[in-house]
Amino acid sequence: MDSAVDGPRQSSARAGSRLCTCCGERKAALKRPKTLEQICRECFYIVFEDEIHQTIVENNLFKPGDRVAIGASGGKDSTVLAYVLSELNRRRKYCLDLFLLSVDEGITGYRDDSLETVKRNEIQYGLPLKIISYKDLYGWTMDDIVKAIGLKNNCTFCGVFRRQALDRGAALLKVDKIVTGHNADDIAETVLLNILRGDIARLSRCTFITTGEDGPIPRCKPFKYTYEKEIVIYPYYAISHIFSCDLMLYSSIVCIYSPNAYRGFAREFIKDLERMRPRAILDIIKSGENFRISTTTRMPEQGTCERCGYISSQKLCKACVLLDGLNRGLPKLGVGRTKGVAGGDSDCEQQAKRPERSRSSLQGKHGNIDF
Ligand SMILES: Nc1ncnc2c1ncn2[C@@H]1O[C@H](COP(=O)(O)OP(=O)(O)OP(=O)(O)O)[C@@H](O)[C@H]1O
Repeated sequence: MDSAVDGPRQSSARAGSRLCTCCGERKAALKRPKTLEQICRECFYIVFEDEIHQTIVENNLFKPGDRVAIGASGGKDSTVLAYVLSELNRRRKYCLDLFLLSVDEGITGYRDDSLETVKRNEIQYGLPLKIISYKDLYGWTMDDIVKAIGLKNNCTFCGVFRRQALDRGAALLKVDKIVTGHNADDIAETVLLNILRGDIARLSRCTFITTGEDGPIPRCKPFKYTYEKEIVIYPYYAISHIFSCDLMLYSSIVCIYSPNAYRGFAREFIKDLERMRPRAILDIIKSGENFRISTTTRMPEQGTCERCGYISSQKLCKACVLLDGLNRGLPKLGVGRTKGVAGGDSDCEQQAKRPERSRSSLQGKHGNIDF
């Protein structure tokens, strides 16, 4: 019997007449992707949420009264996160003030579509929604940026700008924490990528469940140990709940500008390992957690950007360097391998100068640049 990855219907059929290993009473409906246990619908629903609750409690992710922004992209992970967190908040009495925070990168045909999901979630879960856009923050949409730089390095802009945009949105909402839908697969993939790139600074912190505690707004990942496959099937097994159908309506459109082939290989490699041994994902995370950085390795020193005040290990933060390049008609400035963690780069080709765009509001203090 395979795990539930082919879809709930097939796996239910295969689960056949065995009893649930959890309750021992009901018929097993699926094989849990994470543990390969045969389990019934009801128990899957319960263990899925219980494990997330345990992760939250054991890692002291929140305290009563915290204002928490859920980074809501409209994709599967953050849509399920918004639902589960609002349910746990209600049932387990976390006493949190929850908000949805979305960044509109300005990608026509992608983000505009997924933001519709977030707007539905705002109504369904009764959570206030704040949308913050690259256009307003930086004067550029990702559509504009791709026109300027092409499809090769656009993900660098998007990643750097999004980290900062989330911090700025969170500051506007005056929240104490941001939570994101990064799941166990994402984290294992990032461990592997940081090893492959020899990025020791990121390797040392990419498995932290909470990051940015030295900055103004910490971020945490309640799905750190949650498998992507279980997030995908959870809405199908979320029994007798009025939102379960809506939960399946998350946007599954893939970003039109993200070929990101290297990450794609790492992802495929992890999926292959998982097929052979589901624990592989948890073991990669565990290995990442146990890496110890040699005391002789030079680590970047955290400071703040001279221009905008955002946390940075260089004089200017990466977002300011990238924005400078865009505004000066040199979009490749600051893209690529940098000394330390963020900084200058030499591979920019000389391009025709463009008139400087209005230097958008990169002022004020913002949070961490770590994700
Ligand atoms: N545009 C955005 N606005 C707000 N939060 C975002 C946005 N993009 C990503 N995030 C946050 O970062 C997490 C990881 O994003 P990533 O782009 O890796 O997508 P993903 O793994 O497909 O997640 P999802 O299924 O939620 O889109 C998301 O779950 C979400 O919490």
